[in-house]
Amino acid sequence: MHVVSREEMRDIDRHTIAHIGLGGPVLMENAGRAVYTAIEPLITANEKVMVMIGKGNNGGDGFVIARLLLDSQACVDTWLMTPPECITGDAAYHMNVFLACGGHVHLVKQEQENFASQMNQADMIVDALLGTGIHGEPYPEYVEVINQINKSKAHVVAVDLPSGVPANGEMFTHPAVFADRTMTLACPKLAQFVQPAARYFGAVQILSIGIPQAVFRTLEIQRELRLRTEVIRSLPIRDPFSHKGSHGKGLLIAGSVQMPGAAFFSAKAALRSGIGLLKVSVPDQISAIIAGRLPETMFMPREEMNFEGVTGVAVGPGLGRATKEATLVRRVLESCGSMPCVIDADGLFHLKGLLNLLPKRSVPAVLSPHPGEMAYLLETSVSEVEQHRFSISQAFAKKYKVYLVLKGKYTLVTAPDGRQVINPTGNAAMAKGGSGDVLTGILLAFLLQHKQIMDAVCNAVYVHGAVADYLIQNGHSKLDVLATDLIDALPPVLHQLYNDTTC
Ligand SMILES: NC(=O)C1=CN([C@@H]2O[C@H](COP(=O)(O)OP(=O)(O)OC[C@H]3O[C@@H](n4cnc5c(N)ncnc54)[C@H](OP(=O)(O)O)[C@@H]3O)[C@@H](O)[C@H]2O)[C@H](O)CC1
Ligand SMILES: [K+]
Repeated sequence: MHVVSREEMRDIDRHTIAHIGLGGPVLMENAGRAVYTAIEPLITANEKVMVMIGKGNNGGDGFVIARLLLDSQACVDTWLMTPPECITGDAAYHMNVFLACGGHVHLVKQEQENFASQMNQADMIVDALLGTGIHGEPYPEYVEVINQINKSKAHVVAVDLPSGVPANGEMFTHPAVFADRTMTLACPKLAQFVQPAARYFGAVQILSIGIPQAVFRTLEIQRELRLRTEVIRSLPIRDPFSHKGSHGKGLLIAGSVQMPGAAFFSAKAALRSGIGLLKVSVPDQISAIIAGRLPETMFMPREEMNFEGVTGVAVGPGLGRATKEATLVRRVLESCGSMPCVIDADGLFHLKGLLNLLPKRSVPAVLSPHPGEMAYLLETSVSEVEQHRFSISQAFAKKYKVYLVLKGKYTLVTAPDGRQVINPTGNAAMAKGGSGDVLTGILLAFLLQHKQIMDAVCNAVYVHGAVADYLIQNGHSKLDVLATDLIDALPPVLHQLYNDTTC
């Protein structure tokens, strides 16, 4: 499923109309009908619905919704922000259809008292004030209505975008509708995945408005939301005649006296994610602790670290920040350029002075920073990274020829050619030390078992989030989940995904 910017959505729209021949009024009819079909089951008899209509095409969708509600004998009132004569184009077309069907409109400006009293009584408000076409802050009369919507007790359903939210997720401080649900039309917009915009959406439903796939193929949109079906399609299938050497011989360089747990989490997650053989390089002082808990791994003393027989490397979790550890990262970059490699946590700290080595690798490295680590690598602020996560990730991945995993509520994976995949799984339970180390292990294991690096990375991120979701649905709260719980939940989550693969 493609995720689009305001400009891309406009191009999709235009192309569908100009080159495919599906007219604007048809798309608007599809859009309004899709929203109506989704909300109709939520409305019980005698519940009062208000449809709020702005001047543009978002308002046009509102006219279709109002007409269909009217036809289904719902108790609906339709409120306009601008006089009918100011409404033009496809929106005017659907306003006229609505009026011809016996629809009646109220003008907010003319009936302010009645409007305020209806707001108090409404059970549902359909917000079709502003969609992708907003520029700047909502005009004062819109601000007033938005504030009233936000004060009301009604269930608020936003059409396409909560009104006031800029489609590309630009920073804003002005009022915007706090929706209970957002009915996204055709494609998710960037705003859904960026702060602060993302907080305004409520539950999101993505509705088809009949844009043909041919349009997406022609326009080559480079950004997608990872779907479970894609994970299932691309998970590695074990050859029945395979042996342990067929599933990767990984080397994990992790852990320190202060942070032995990080090595344990990454190693155990890699083992639970199917890696064939795993060597762990930890300082001597902690090898006994790790060995006692991970009898399935082999140990390589730090001083004797070498890459013989190794087919993939992960470096960084709990490594420590002393200069001698920087040498480890340099050695990985220089000696393992032709095998998959994951760099995370303290590995990223040391990478800062070694970035120029990344583009020289024949197999691109996988970097998995959280926004703080990304900000450190780029010498910028965390808020700058959060605000521009799509463009910053793309520029970095292209410049350094890496697969970049920018962690967050919606972890973003960017390939060296700029393709981007947004991960939908995971929850706030993962906001705890050790979660990232688990991902490093899954990444290493998946890189050694998938044919395509992008599939390996996206599937690892998806599964990592899915285990947290599984725990929340099975006896855990968002407070109590530990890194070890994430690892323990890998078997049921992978079991389910593989069950779905075969059916
Ligand atoms: N995506 C699709 O394929 C389809 C989308 N549809 C819907 O159409 C909107 C986008 O419609 P558009 O007309 O481009 O934009 P909006 O309706 O969001 O708003 C444009 C009008 O709002 C006025 N405006 C602009 N900025 C502000 C502001 N800050 N405050 C108040 N009003 C503002 C603007 O008027 P101006 O005269 O001020 O320029 C416009 O009139 C999309 O989101 C979908 O809901 C269609 O259904 C078809 C398919
Ligand atoms: K809206």
